[in-house]
Amino acid sequence: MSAESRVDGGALALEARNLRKTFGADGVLDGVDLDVHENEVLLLMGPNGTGKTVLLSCLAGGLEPSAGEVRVFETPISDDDGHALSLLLQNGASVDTLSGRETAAFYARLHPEFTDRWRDLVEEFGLPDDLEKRIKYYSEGMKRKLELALALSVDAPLYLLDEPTAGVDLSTVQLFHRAIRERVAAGGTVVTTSHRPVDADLADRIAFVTGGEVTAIGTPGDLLDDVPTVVRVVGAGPSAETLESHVAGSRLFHHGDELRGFLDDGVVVADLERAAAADVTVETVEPSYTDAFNYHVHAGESDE
Ligand SMILES: Nc1ncnc2c1ncn2[C@@H]1O[C@H](COP(=O)(O)OP(=O)(O)OP(=O)(O)O)[C@@H](O)[C@H]1O
Repeated sequence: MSAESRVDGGALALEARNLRKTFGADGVLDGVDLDVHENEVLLLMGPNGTGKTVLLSCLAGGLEPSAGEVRVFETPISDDDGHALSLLLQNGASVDTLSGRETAAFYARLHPEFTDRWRDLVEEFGLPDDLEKRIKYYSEGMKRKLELALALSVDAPLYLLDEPTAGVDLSTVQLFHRAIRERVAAGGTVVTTSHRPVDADLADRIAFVTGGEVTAIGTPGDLLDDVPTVVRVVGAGPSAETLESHVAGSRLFHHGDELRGFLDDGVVVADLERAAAADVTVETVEPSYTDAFNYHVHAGESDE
């Protein structure tokens, strides 16, 4: 099935309606609406502390929302008997005093649909020699390998994965992508969070979560297309402040050693060049996922 038909295609694996979550006086989710289609990969991206883990936990039924509703395959999540989904939380499967193999045995008893697939996955991820080691001696990347292997070993129609690629090297990211795609090829649906642009390669759609809401959602291509003309500034130095008054939202974003911003309608590169010192380079560039993140997550902030 093509990515496009998966995204547009009929049935919903997951629906969240007006989901709210507060901790005491602190509001985290402020009315999240989300539809996840069967057999798609939805990537949630957003700033640190914005509520992606809280959202995943509410979607999984592990955390009670303060208001709103979650339905998994048309059934309220509270009625699910544990068969509908597999959840990977950060460090959720790790018990320091157990070995990797004991952790797998422990996990097998927890989930009714657990399979032996983890044996192949730990092999693919290059972990088999570490299975007798205690988890407390695992590096962060090793823990992620074991935890993802365990989460994908569950034969569930829906996988909710919190930052599976955090702290793993780039080759391992590709192995993780392959393992996740195998579950999708087998009919699975995936909702995953990440801060890594490379994970956009995996996504049929990306949802940007910020300020307790989904502020933009679409295919990676559509979200890149929505980004206004990106302007790249090198060597701005003290003129950065002056240049900021010429870009959308009066804000330039650090991008390594350079700055990037978005051109407002009617503003052209020559306007910035005139405002900059003579040795400053100003040019337009194709938007990257980091630009898309800055635009969809931060664009409205200066208007608040
Ligand atoms: N059990 C809890 N009690 C009180 N506050 C909580 C609880 N769990 C999460 N929070 C708060 O909810 C907010 C969102 O946290 P969450 O972990 O969902 O963010 P996140 O978007 O996943 O962040 P990151 O990208 O850094 O992992 C934070 O302010 C956090 O302190």
